[in-house]
Parts: sequence; C-alpha cells; structure tokens
Amino acid sequence: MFGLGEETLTDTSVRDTWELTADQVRLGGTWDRVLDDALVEVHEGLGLPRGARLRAELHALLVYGPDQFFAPHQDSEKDDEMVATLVVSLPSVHTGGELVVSHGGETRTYRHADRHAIGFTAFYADCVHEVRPVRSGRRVTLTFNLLVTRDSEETETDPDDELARLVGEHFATPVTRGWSDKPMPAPDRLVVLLDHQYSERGLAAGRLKGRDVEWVSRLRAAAAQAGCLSALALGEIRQTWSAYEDDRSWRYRYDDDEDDEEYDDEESSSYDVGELIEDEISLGWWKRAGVGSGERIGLGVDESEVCAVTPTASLKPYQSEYEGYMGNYGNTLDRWYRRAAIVLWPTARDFIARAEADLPNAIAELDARLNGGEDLHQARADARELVGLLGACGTGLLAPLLSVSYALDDADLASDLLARLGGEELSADHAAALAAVAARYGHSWTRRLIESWFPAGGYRHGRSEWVSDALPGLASALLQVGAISVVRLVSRRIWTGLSVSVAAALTAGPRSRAASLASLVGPAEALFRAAEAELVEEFAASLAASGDGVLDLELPLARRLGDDAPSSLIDDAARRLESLLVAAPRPADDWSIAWSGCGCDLCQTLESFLADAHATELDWPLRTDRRQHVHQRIDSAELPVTHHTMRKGRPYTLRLVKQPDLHEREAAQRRQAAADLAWLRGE
Ligand SMILES: O=C(O)CCC(=O)C(=O)O
Ligand SMILES: [Fe+2]
Repeated sequence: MFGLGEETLTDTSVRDTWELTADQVRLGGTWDRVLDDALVEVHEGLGLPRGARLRAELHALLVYGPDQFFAPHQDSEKDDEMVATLVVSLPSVHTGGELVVSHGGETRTYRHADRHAIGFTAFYADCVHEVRPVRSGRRVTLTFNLLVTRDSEETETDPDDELARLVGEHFATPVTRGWSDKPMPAPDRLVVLLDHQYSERGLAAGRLKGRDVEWVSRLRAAAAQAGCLSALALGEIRQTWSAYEDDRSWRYRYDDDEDDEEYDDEESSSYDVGELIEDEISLGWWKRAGVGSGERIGLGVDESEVCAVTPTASLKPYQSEYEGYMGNYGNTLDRWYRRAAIVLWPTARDFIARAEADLPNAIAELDARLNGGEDLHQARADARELVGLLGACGTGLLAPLLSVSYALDDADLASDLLARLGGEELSADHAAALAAVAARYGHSWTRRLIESWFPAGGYRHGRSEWVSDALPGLASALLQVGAISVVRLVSRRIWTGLSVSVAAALTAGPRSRAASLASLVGPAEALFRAAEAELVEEFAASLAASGDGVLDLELPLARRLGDDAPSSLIDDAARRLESLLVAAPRPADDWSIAWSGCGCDLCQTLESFLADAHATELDWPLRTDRRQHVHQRIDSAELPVTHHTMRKGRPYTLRLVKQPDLHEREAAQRRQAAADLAWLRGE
C-alpha cells in the first residue's frame, strides 16, 4: 500500500515491503527513554525552533526481504503538525536496502546493517527518499511521523533575537571536554566559517558572496545585540584523517601512473579515509569591524569556538599528504584548506581576545595606554590576562614588557609578567628599563627575577653564547645608569650556572674534561670582564678550590684575559703547574697508574692492576655484564689502558694492556707544564 493524494493504493512496483501497522506493534521496556534522547538530537539536527515541541508517532513496522524496496517518494503530511519522518532501523543483518534521502540537489545514503544496535534517521517529509532493494537478509524498520506543536506559552521568537540569544549563550557557557572534567572557562570567541573564498582585499572591502552575505549581516546584528565585536578573517585548516591504503591502488599506480609528480596526489591513488583525528584551525589575518585596515594575526582557534554550516570536509583541500606507516595513528591523510570566517568576541573581553590573536600589539597598546596616563585599575586587569599568554611568546617583547611592568606599579604582577621570559633576551638596550624596574621593586624582587631568568643547573642551550656576546655590553650599560647591584646579581647568577658546569666537567676523563672546559672559556672570560673586581676574586677563589683538572680552564682563561687576568687566577694556575713539576719524573720501570673506581670488587681488581708498578698486562676471565662494567670504567676515565676481549673459553677473557707510550706522554705533559709556567711568570 502507498499513499497517493487522499487515497491509499497498493502497487508493488512502487513499493514492496511487509508491513505491520501501528496498532499491531507494541514498544515497551526503556523504549520511551531511548526515543526521547534521540528526539533531542533530532530536534537540533532538524534545526527546529527552541519553543517547538517535537513528538514521534509510530506509523508502521516494515520488513524488507530480498528484492523488496521502496521507490523514491515524499511522505504525505496527513497531519497538519507533521513535519518530518523518523526511520528507526532495528538490529538485523542485511545487504542492500540503503535509505537514500535527497533535497536541493544533495543526496545522502544511510546504511544500517548492525546486528547489535538501532539506528535513527530523520528527514523533513518533503525530502524525496527511497529504500534500495535489499539483496540479502532482512531490513527491519519502525517508521514514525514527527509532529511539531508550539508551546502555547511561547510566543513566536524573532530569528534575529534568537541568534543574538544563542551568541550570548555561547559566551556564557563553559567549555566541556569529553576526555576531561577539569573546569574550563567559557569560550573567548565564536568563529563561524563562511562558504566562499576571498582575498584579503575582497574581505577588507566587505565584498561578500552568496549565502555569506546574509550570514555576516545577521551575525553582525546579533553581535551588536549581544554586546560583541566582530572581524572578518582568513584562516587555514588542517584536518588529519586516519586512512587505509586500498591494496589495489598500488597496482594501479604502477600500471597507470607514468607521471611521478602525480604519484602522491590524492586523486591518483586510493585510500579509504577513516575518521577525523584532528581538526586544527588557525587564523592568520583579520579585518576588525570599524578598524581601518586588515591586520596580520596568529590565532589558533579551539574546536569549541568554531562552527560552520558547510563542513570543511565537503570542500576541496588545496593540499593533501598521505603518510603511510608513520605517526601515532598508523596511516594518516592530512588535508589543508583555506577558509574565511566571521569572528565574534564579547566587548568586555576585547583586550584578551585581541591579545591572543596578536600579543606584541596588545603589549604595545597596553604600554601606550599606561604612558598616556590610563587608569591603573583597568591596565592591571588587562595585564593579568596577558600573563597566561606569555609562556610561548617569542623575542622582542622584553622591552615593552619592562616598560609596562614598571608603569603598573605592582610588584607581583610585574614579576609574573617578566619571569616568563628568558634572560637570554636581555641586551644592553634593556639596561635602563631593567634598572628602573629593579629600583622600583627592590633588591630581593630583582634577585628572584634574575634567578628565574637564568635557572641554575648548568648551561642551557644558548646561554654560553649569550654570556659571551651580550653580558659584557649589558653590564657596562647597567653601570652607566648606576645599576651596579643589578650587574652584581646577574654576574653571581651566571657564575652559579657556570660553576655547575665546571664541576660536571671535572668528573670526566682528561680528554672530555678538556673539551667541556674549553667550551666554558669564552663565557668565563666575558663574566670575568663584566663583573666587578671583588666578585672576580670570589670566582677565582672558587676555581682555586676545585680539583687539578680545572687547570684546563684556568690556563686558557688567563691567556684570554691577558693583562686583565686577576693575580689570584695566575697564582693558582702556577701553583698547580709547579706541584706537577716538582714530582719526580716517572722512572722507566714504573707503570703504575693512579685511579680509584666505584669500590666494587671489579674496580678493586682493576685499581690494584693499575697501581702495580710492574704489571703491564692482565688476562681476566669475566662474564659479559662484568666485562661491560670494566669497559665502561676504563672508557669514562680515559685510562691509558687498552681492553680487548679474547673470545675463547667460558667466560671470555678480558685482556688489559697499559699503553706503551705512558712514559713519553707524561714527559710531554711535563714539558708543556714547564712552558705554561714560564708563560705565566712572564718569562
Ligand atoms: O523503511 C524506510 O526506511 C522508509 C519507509 C518510508 O519511506 C515510508 O514508510 O514512507
Ligand atoms: Fe517514506
């Protein structure tokens, strides 16, 4: 049977199904709840007005066996209140039997052949739809008429008011994340993606196209009504999809693809595209409403802040890249798109919303406002918002931030703003501003700031270069503005880091120690030149208290400093050289090597072999793991001993041989020491 106008006719060329009418079907258990939940989504999916009440009325239970189908048709709206049809697919395995729904040239195909779950499909009753012939198994559906009644209380809402209300609600609703129940703030912006493509000039001039014209004008009106500002923006979208290579594609490619350039192109190979793993949107340019010209920005947009009528995935990417067998997700397909958008943000959050898009500009603006004598209360509130953004910021912000921090006249806020940056950004240009904040907020404030700028614990990447290149200039510029106490604080802090590196170098064997210390000579020289004499004496004294290996730093440092080398440094180096030279030279038959290990039985054996003046060789049967310990000790101390495993017997035998040039090497060292000493004494 099928409806034609007022009549119900039967024609198996139009429709061929088994049917139970509603009165023959009873639905129980938790059905009502399941249906109610589904209707909430259907309500939203169909875009029904909020005030509307949606009800589902069972129409029939249909069973499609092999070859049965339902030809394309529209559902007759027998009831004035009926607006749509809901098809509930029951768990039943089958092939074929797709439900195809078309409207306005667009067609969607739904397939539900799940043994365990039910599926819901709803569409407006005027959409042409059909059920394709089932090929095997049985397709079982419940069909419902969806009826809409208006709540009598609710008066018809104006769509513009509705939109403004929704915008307001967006900005008042905390973001939720599926994977975390950490409380999140409400979003800072709403980014509505447009349909058409634009150049910066076209967008700046407001030359919108097609549906975008109405969307933008309505959203602007809503923005005004909801207390928001807006901008038209251009952005870049990267979507990452999981992808499965179609086996056949390889064959196709080899057979048909002569053109290598096409090789990686999405069109020329075939993947089954799976799920969307990541959807990243960043805006790179915008033109704010009421502001003269467009501005370059860098704004990553959270998914909770984006919506679009046209899904990005339905557009054509300008680039795509398939990555096989790599990354965390198996094979992936990346697609890049460019899209325009209108961006809305609450006027009350204007400063932070713009700071997120363009931090340097926001800091400069705050600086100008403070210089212009703006009320401190508002400036401090805005500055507090900036703190969270400063972590990942680039260079070039230190100067304006120093100026802002000074003007805010708030010690805690100032250190929050400044501590996020790295000390390696400091240069002579900052001296005056740094001296000013230091004077304003006091000694211990400045010490804490400098400590956070230069974390202790050895030399970080870039620190040595900074000390060598920038510190002397900074120090003399600070002295010129009378900030000797700041120079002192910085010098001490740099020394702390440097001495950690020196101590670490001294634990290594001679060659790697020499190499590590050589890399510290440049920064040490700069520091010795930058710091005042009293501190330099302190630094030299601390070197003098270190082990003998420190000569590898003291000597080159003294050479580099030349006449500026403090006498305490020269004296200590000379003392170390002298004591090396007073020791009697090694007798020809003495092969002893002084060393001490970790105290384990292996190290003890090794130690006594090394200390033995007459032993030059040791054959030592040892298990693999024990051999490794001995290897490792010899290598890390760079002992003048060769080790060789003889792979015979069980366990293998480790053969140790003291290097035959032990005597010549020591003689060479003594000659070098004598020459160094002569140089130190100016001979
Ligand atoms: O079985 C279906 O999926 C659709 C049935 C239908 O279109 C109808 O009953 O009007
Ligand atoms: Fe239908």
